[in-house]
This record gives sequence, structure tokens and C-alpha cells, in this order.
Amino acid sequence: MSLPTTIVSNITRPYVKFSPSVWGNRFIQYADYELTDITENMKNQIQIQKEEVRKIFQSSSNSISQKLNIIDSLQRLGISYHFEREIDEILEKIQDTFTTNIVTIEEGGLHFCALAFRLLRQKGHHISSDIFKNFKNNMGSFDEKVVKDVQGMWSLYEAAHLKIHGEDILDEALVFTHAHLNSKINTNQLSPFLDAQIRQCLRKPLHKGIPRLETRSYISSYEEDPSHSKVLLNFAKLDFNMLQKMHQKELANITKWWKESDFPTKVPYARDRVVEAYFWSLAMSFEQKSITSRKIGGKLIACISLLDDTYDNYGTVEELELFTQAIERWDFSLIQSLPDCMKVVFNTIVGLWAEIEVSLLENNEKSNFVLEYIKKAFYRLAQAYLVESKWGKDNFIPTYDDYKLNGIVSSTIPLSTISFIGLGEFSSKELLEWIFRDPKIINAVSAIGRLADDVSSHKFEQQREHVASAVECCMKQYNMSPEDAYKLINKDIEIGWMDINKECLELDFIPKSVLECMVNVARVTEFTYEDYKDKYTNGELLKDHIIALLIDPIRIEQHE
Ligand SMILES: CC(C)=CCC/C(C)=C/COP(=O)(O)OP(=O)(O)O
Ligand SMILES: [Mg+2]
Ligand SMILES: [Mg+2]
Ligand SMILES: [Mg+2]
Repeated sequence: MSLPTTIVSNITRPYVKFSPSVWGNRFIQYADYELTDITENMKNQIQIQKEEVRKIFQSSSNSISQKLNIIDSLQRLGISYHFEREIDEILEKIQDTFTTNIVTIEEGGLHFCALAFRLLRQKGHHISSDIFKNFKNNMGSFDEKVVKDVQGMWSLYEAAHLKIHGEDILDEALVFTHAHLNSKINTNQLSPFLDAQIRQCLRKPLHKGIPRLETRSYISSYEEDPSHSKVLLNFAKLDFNMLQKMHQKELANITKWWKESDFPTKVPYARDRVVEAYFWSLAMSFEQKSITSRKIGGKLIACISLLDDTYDNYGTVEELELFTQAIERWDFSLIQSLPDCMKVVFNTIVGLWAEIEVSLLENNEKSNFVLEYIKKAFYRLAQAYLVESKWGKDNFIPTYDDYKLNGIVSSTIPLSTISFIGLGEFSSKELLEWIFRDPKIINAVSAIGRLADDVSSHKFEQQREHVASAVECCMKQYNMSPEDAYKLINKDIEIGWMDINKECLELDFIPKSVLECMVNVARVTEFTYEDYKDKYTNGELLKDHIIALLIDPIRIEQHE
């Protein structure tokens, strides 16, 4: 029987050659050192300092307002995850007493009101935004007295980003605070700490920031605040550095896998972005408890990247039809006739799936359902990629709505979320079934992913034969300029955020950390593709953030 031979394809493949990795094997060095000795000492230190923080936090002398400020500091310093139960208790109590009549325009009233509103909404309490009517004058606009209260305006600006549909008062608050805060910076009217915070929030509101990046930046500026708590600061630095060592080790193992697989040689048409892929999984959850999700997640996203470039930048439609069938049936024999590089991608996906199987067995989890959902999600993604390849080949520009429908899946977010949560502490058949049915929050996060990606990468992608992006679909359907298409798409992204905010208030049967992971996917997407740049494909643009999170520890003065 003659063995199936690889058809020597005389197809010209004008594929794009992506820039090489910024990092190479830079992170492999972290694979060797043992976490135990280094963090043993750190862990003891952390336990001691954690109890110090708890004492401050639970001191009975704290007023409600002081308690809220401490909770805000713990969250911004990235250490609130150590005190979730205590924080929930305090917020439950405040929620009961927090009614519209206890807040006034008195000094500090707006800050207290906006901070309580944001902290309670973040925890899923549906606090009405009507409370902010207390800060309006009888003409119905925000009272000029508020303008003097910079901290209050800052808190109102941050709170307004939790808006849901129909909250006009929060739209007004955004416009009002943005304008007045903008006019305050660069005027020496603010302390260096407050000036830095206002600049930061105008660049990136806290609600839309990636938690680890927000924490890294806040720890540095919190130190500048003369009234900062040394105990909180020191604990935050220690905790950040301890977690960083864990993250470095995770990335080292993923980098070793990537290096041994030699993808840059075997899959030359694909991006070499394993560090950037890990950054995404770190953004989804930095906590120790999510270590399995991150380790697999980093590899999974790197695999998705190889798959995307195989459909976008290499395979012919005929080859991709076969490839998609092979994924549907999980059957390598179907692709014997395909180029070796495509076989490597297929085997990598199957190999990762087998690694997930082993990882689940090691945790003696009876969770074959996770494997089945990941397989199905991979096939859904490949199908969506195939649809785009066919549209690209035929130069077909679908309607914006048809494009978005397929784009929800091709955003890769349903698959990456299913896998991350499927390997997490709340994994269950019911939860994965719910996610697999594309609930509204998944649709919203995926729409943001698809649209934000397109607004920043379409110019580069349209240089080759690539499916029309959301921008081209908009331009054609509504006969508009690229600029107007960006406006319409950015409006859709804002609608996506209001959907997310609303769902987080409704989905009280979903664990908070699962919702937080989904919100983090929207955050890392917006961050990756903001300002019309693509920080994933252009690794240079992510370099400083990778250094801050995964290379430079935070300096801790010995006397501290
Ligand atoms: C969840 C993440 C970060 C996945 C990493 C791989 C990927 C598909 C990134 C988007 O690249 P792209 O802009 O080429 O995607 P598309 O071809 O869909 O526009
Ligand atoms: Mg692509
Ligand atoms: Mg693609
Ligand atoms: Mg793109």
C-alpha cells in the first residue's frame, strides 16, 4: 500500500514574515531555581505582615469611611485577595445602611459616596446611581462646588465606569469629571501623589485596567503619598515580589516547551509570541490558586496564535477545509497530505490537549467534561477561522452583523475562557455548559475582543489576503469613512462594557472570581489593542510592561 505522500504544493504563499520574538529564551533561566527556598523565607515574612495588615484593617476605631479607604488601598495594592471574606462582611454591612439620605455634599461626601458605590457595584450589589443626584444643583447639572473636591471628582470618575445602560447621570458624571480633572493636572494645584493618580485614571480608568499592571503602578505612587501606611506598602511589595517569582517560573516552563518545539523553524509563517501569550493568561488571574489555568492558558493562547496564523497567513482554503475536519474528528490521519508545518500545528494542539488530560488526572479530577468542552471549543474556533478564510479568498465583505456573529467565536475568547475556567477552582460541568452556550457576558467580552483587535490590526492585515475586518464591513455596509467606522465600533465596545457591568450585577449564581476572570479578558484585550496599536503582534509595545511584571522585582528598602 503506497503511503500517502505530501503533495508538493507548488502554491505560492505570499505569507507575511512577522518580526522575531523580543524575548527569545530570556525567561528560561528562571526554570532552574527552586521556588521553595527563596519563597520559604518570603512566605514567613508575608504571614507576619499579613497579620499586621489585618490588625489595621479590623481595628474597631476605623470609621466606615476609613474602612472603605483601606479596602480601596488593599485592592489597588493588589493584596485584597488575602482578605476577601473580611471585605465582603464590611461591604455587606455598608450596603444595608447605604441609602441616598446619608450622603451630603459636605467635605468628603462625594468621595465617600462614589467609593462606596464603586466598591459595592464591583462586588455585584446593584446600588442605584441616583445617589449622585445629591451632588447636582437645582438646574440639574453637577454643582460647581464639586469642582473644588478633586478627590471626590476622581472617585466619581472611577465609579462612573461601572455604568450600565440608561444611567445618563453617570454619562454626565464622566464628561463633567473628565473635563475638570483634565484642567487640574499640570497646574501645581495637586500634590504629586494626587497629580499622578489623576493622570493615571485619565489614561486608564481603574475599572478597565489590568489588575497586575494597576498594582505595579499604584505601589510606586502610593509610596509617594505622605499619608501612606508603611505596613500596607511593605506587605504589598513582598506579596508582589513573591508572586512574581512564581510567575517567572511558570513562564520559564512555557518558554522551555516553546523552545523545544522549535516553532520559529517548523512554523515559520507564525508569530513567535509565547511571552505575550503568557502575559494574557497572567492578566486573566495573577493569584496563586490559578496556577494551573495560567500554565495551560499560556500554552493554549500560544497554540491559538499558531492556529490563527495557519488560517490567516498560510493555508489554502482546500488545505484548511481538511485541517478543520481533522480538528473536528481529532484525527491526524486526515491531514497526511498537508504541508509539515500544518501537521506540527495540529500535533501541538493535540499534544496540549493530552497535557491537560494528564494535569486533570494528577489533580485526580473526574473532569473529562473539561477535555470535551475544550475539544468542542477548538473545533468551533477552527470553523470560525475557516469561514473567515473563505470570505478572504472570495474577497467577500459580509454585513457588520454577520461578521460580528462569526467574530464572537474567532475572537478566541470563548475557547480561552472555557479552558482557563475549566482548569480553575470552580470548574464544573454546569459552569462549562453555561459558558459554552455563549451567555451575554461572554458575547460582550468576545465582541470587545473581536472589535478592539480589528480596529488596531486591520490596516496591517489588509496588506495581505485577509478577511475584511469589522472596519471594512462597517465601511461597506454604512458607506462610511474608516474614521466613522472606528467611531461606530468604539461605540459598540462601550456597549459591550455596559453589558459586562450589567451582567456582573445579575449573575449572582456565578462565582465572583469567574466573573472577574472574564472582565480581565476584556481588560487585557482593550489594553493590547488600545490607541490603534497591536501590542500582541508588535511585541516591542509590550516590552516595558513585561519587564515591570515579570523581570524587575519591586525594591524594598531594608529599613522598611
Ligand atoms: C486570546 C489571544 C491573545 C490569542 C492570541 C492569538 C491571537 C489570535 C491574537 C490575535 O491575532 P490577530 O489579530 O491575528 O487575530 P485575527 O486574525 O483574529 O485578527
Ligand atoms: Mg490573525
Ligand atoms: Mg485570524
Ligand atoms: Mg487581527
